[in-house]
Amino acid sequence: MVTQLRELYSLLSPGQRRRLLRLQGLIIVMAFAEIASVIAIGPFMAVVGDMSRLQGEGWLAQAYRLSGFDSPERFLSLLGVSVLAVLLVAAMFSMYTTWRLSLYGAQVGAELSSRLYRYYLHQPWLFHAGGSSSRLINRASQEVQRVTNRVINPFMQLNAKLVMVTCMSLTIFLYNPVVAASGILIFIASYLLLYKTVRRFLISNGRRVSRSQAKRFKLMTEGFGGIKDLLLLRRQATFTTQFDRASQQVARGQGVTQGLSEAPRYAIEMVAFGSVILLVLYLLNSHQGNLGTILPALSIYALAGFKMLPAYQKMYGAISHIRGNLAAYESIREDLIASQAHAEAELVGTHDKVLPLVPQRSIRLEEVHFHYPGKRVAALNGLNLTIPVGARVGLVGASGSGKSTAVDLLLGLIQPQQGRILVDERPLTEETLPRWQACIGFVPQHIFLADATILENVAFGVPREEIDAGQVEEAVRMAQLDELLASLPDGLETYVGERGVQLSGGQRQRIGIARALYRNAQVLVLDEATSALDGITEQRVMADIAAIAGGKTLVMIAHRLTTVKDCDVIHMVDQGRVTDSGTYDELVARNVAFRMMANL
Ligand SMILES: Nc1ncnc2c1ncn2[C@@H]1O[C@H](COP(=O)(O)OP(=O)(O)OP(=O)(O)O)[C@@H](O)[C@H]1O
Repeated sequence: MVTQLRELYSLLSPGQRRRLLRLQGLIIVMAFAEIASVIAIGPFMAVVGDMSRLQGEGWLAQAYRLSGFDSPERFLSLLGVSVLAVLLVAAMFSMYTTWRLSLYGAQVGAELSSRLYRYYLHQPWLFHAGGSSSRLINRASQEVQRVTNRVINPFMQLNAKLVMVTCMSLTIFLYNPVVAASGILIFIASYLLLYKTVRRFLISNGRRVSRSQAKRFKLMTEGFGGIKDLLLLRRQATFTTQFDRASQQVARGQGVTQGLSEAPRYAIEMVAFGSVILLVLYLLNSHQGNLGTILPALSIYALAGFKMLPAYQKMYGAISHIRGNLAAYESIREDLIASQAHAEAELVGTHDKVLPLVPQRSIRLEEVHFHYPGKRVAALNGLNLTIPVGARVGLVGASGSGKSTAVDLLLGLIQPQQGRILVDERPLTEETLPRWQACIGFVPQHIFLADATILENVAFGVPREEIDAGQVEEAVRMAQLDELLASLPDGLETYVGERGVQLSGGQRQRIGIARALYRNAQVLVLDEATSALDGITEQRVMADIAAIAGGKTLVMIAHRLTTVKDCDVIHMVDQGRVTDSGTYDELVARNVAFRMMANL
């Protein structure tokens, strides 16, 4: 547990560590304030137990004379008020420190969550293509929250109470070593015994909660993502049953950890009462039954116990929570470590601010090989492809032949494991990649639409105040969306619903096309972009794309050969390489496979 906490500390940013150090100072001052409030009760009780202390030579008698009060009772009232004042200052200080501690924990949690989100958003395409988004969402939200509320916050409490208990123990130890040592030993031994008993259980419980939590997120993402199929197939029960089970496991796990951290309080209260009785008997015995002389010591011990007992309980509770939820930290540990290195590195700048690398002659994929991790067969196997600038290039081939992978390479989303991508015969490098990407417009097969307006979806990712409405209108017109917009009362300001549920497949695709056009890209890449459009709309959209593409380079993947009929060159892709290239008519004339694809 200590190792993980130290590691978590090392993951804090320098600013967070500085704040922690300042808080540590506050914690120490708080401990002294608490001690002062405990000690302050002593003189008051001494006078209550024996008024004659105000006569003679003791320091209380001197203070009485200096105060100028004419009766011991009024001096006693002054003492009482002073004790209360010290208690009040200590309580206010403790409240302030506790508030700062909670705020600190919450801030660290929020920063960790932002760090993970930023890190995930900057990961390459393969990271996302190979993983599941629900897992990332779960980690950046739920698991970070668990780490915040059940590891960092309890640790801050533990830290504060530990300092207080240590200082308080030292003080009462100086007051009477035998009594203090026995009391402290009794409490520590009781808590240690309890902790040892439940430790293993807390660990396995924490892991179970992590697993069930991840499962819940997966079920939510899959359930809502595939809602249409679920409704039609009426398979909701499969999901709800699993969700119920996972929720029960999370609830049970968290409840058990909570219970195990609270339950010992009652056992320890018994120990405390027993100890008080023992203490009274011991003091009476050692002071020959004189209640007046034991009253100050008894009050100090009682008040110290009154402060320390909840502190012990808090410490035990904090340790149980940390132990029971360290699994959440373990599940995000690697990403947090990686995100720290990432946070220190300079983040990739937005493409909107770089000078686009506009090709003048050609774009070429030369002998490229690409193998997805964990796959037996390579997706691309020495693929050669030349895209002359200003040409319309079609990519056709059976499903799984490698067309989308070739396009991903062209877009710079993945890098070839062998071979090169050349823009005007110059290989793409890490420096030129952002500039190359800035001149490409991409329309994917499945267009993601945010739960925002059409305007914001066309200018996806551009801050609202920076959107060029004129450019959006132009893009929308070119993508043949003006008819749809005219039928909507709010026009460009119409909300499309999450993932564009309020639009037809064709309308969604046209928004995707408008999005690519908004960037005024010089190279347009369309991956099955018009597959959801009906024949007539497709022809209109393609004619428009052809018109606006005048001078632009166009690369399109299509299953329907009519889409690529007018291309200057069509490349046939099979098993990760180009097997034939030519115009539509040339391929129809000489290639049997192409003829079959064209249903001729
Ligand atoms: N993210 C991925 N992880 C692992 N393998 C993948 C991934 N994406 C594609 N593949 C594999 O790479 C091969 C080529 O896939 P690719 O998507 O490039 O084909 P495609 O020609 O575009 O197919 P389609 O026309 O069906 O879209 C396939 O065998 C596929 O299973």
